[in-house]
Amino acid sequence: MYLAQLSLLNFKNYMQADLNFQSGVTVFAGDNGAGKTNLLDAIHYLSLCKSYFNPIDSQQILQGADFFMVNGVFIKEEQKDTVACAIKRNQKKQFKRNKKEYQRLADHIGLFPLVMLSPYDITLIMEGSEERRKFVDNVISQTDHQYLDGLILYNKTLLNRNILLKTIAETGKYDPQLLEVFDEQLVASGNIIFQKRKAFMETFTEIFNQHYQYLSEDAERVELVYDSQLLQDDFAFLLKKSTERDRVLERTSVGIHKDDLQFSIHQMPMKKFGSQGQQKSFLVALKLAQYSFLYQQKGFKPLLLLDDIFDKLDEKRVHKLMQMVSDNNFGQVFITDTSAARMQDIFDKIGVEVTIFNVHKGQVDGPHKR
Ligand SMILES: Nc1ncnc2c1ncn2[C@@H]1O[C@H](COP(=O)(O)OP(=O)(O)OP(=O)(O)O)[C@@H](O)[C@H]1O
Repeated sequence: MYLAQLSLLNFKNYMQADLNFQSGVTVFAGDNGAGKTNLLDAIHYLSLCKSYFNPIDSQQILQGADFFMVNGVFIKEEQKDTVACAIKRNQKKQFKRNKKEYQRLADHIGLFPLVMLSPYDITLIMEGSEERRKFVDNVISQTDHQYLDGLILYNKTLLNRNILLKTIAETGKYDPQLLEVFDEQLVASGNIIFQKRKAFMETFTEIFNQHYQYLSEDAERVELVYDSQLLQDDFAFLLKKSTERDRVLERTSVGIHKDDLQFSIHQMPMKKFGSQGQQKSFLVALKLAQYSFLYQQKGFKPLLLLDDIFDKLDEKRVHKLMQMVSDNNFGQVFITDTSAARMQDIFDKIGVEVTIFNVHKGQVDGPHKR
């Protein structure tokens, strides 16, 4: 599967852009702030119906305009699919495939799988557990619709249970049966998510380890561990046990919304003990594992978007990474970098042909085949 065309109208710093791509490696090169990452984000919209960086759609509209449009053409085997996303200020997002509008955006997720790696991903290591859950959810959702539906249901029920806990605290009126209704719903969807996360992590961890070892040439030992309260005990039992505490806290204190991933290096937390290069390598391995997992599950190659990834990686690791992504196991890869010459040099050494687009203040010049 690959993206053959991309058209932008009023998207971030682009008034208009029309680009044609081929499978293989494509580079967007240009100065800081030129709009390279914005091109990757437009591609992210086509695949996952949203920005990778900013959840507020209207903020992606070119300043001064009142709508944006991103259109793309994907080629999968012999099939050609057009995908169109339009955002107007204060209006519902319009998302179409082959001119037919989706009623549920969730139905689009997974059709054109994609993996993005960007400097922003450091939040996965540095920030709270929510970022890491989002990562897991993103990967599984692209391969399993039941998971996404279960997650949506769980989050809705959780919200309602928390509202009820607040109302109980405010009014002093406690109806245990009403709470039990929410508990049952929460346990049903929560258990499905838990089982799927657990199974996913078993496969994923192994793939992750292989990628990290390859990248670092076994230089260090890292670990990725799934952490959930539900690994200790049955969810229904835990929820019942925490009723009194939840009433005091006015929110639900147990469940899969507390799950986390632990990242460690030589058995110490990656956040505190990993060097910047080791942290970056960890993130690269995580995303390459995501790629391999999606490929395994889907049976075709996802898009790989590498945003500004050379910072902090030593030359050896950069070389290994580029060699890896340009071999046959990867399909279409988009890379951004400030230097076209550096990219050219790296790919010349590997002996791989790349297509380079030069980006300058919201204008794209190319393709230049090298
Ligand atoms: N809604 C918007 N309207 C107009 N311009 C925008 C909008 N959103 C972002 N921009 C502009 O887009 C530019 C950033 O583009 P982008 O992040 O793609 O740069 P980049 O080429 O990847 O740079 P770097 O090398 O620094 O990562 C900034 O100049 C920013 O002001």
